[in-house]
Amino acid sequence: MIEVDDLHKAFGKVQAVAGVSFAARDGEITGLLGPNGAGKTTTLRMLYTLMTPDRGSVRVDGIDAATDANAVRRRLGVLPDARGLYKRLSARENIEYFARLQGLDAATTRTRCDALIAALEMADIAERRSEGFSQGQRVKTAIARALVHDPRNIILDEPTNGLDVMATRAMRRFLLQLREEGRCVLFSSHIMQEVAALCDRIVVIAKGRVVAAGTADDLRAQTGEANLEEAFVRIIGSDEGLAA
Ligand SMILES: Nc1ncnc2c1ncn2[C@@H]1O[C@H](COP(=O)(O)OP(=O)(O)OP(=O)(O)O)[C@@H](O)[C@H]1O
Repeated sequence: MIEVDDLHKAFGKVQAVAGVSFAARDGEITGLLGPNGAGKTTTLRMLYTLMTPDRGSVRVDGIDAATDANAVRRRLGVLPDARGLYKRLSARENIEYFARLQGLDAATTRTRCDALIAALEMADIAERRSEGFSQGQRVKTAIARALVHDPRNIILDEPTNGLDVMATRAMRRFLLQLREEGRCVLFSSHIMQEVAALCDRIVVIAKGRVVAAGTADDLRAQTGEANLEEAFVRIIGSDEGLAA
């Protein structure tokens, strides 16, 4: 469970996040949807304790990020916007390295690595050095690395960015599997169709504020639009983010 209350963050004169509140529940996929520059990445960075909010609070499984950031980090698996792999290491070694950082013993590391390599269908690249990996291969490795310590809460910043149709479908299946396992899954996207296809709940963010939140049906009802695409256009006041 991730709870965010009244988050604010400014960079000089740019108010990137200006009062964002929402909750992402266990066993659900929550989508943070908004056009480019809406404040999604900045919100997520505050959630996973990379940035300190100017104001507001973040709680993960009831733990306040401001008072116990380490406990919050242990409960989170994060796919950040910068995927940054160690290019001299193989995919498996990248994952194992994170397992060691998380304090996992050798046997658990082996079991978790094998399970993630199978679940993400990356057996063919597991022993290859990650230098030269395609975008999809990099994302898979970064996700496996993020999940190696079996976190209950998973945050993914634009997980399908740069992926082809097949890889996007595989990613969706994987996120649904995480939901089936009862985890709390929160991801950001600027593509409405992406969010509509996957999410139990949608938090629409524009200009650093939450402008609507609820299920796809709620958003349609709130705007009086039968079509979610029209609802989204009405909510954010433009057709940005409707890339197919
Ligand atoms: N480190 C930074 N320094 C200065 N400005 C920043 C910084 N990070 C974000 N911003 C600004 O804050 C605003 C929100 O950016 P953010 O990256 O959070 O948006 P986003 O919704 O993730 O957008 P996108 O979909 O394009 O990734 C933008 O105007 C951006 O230029």
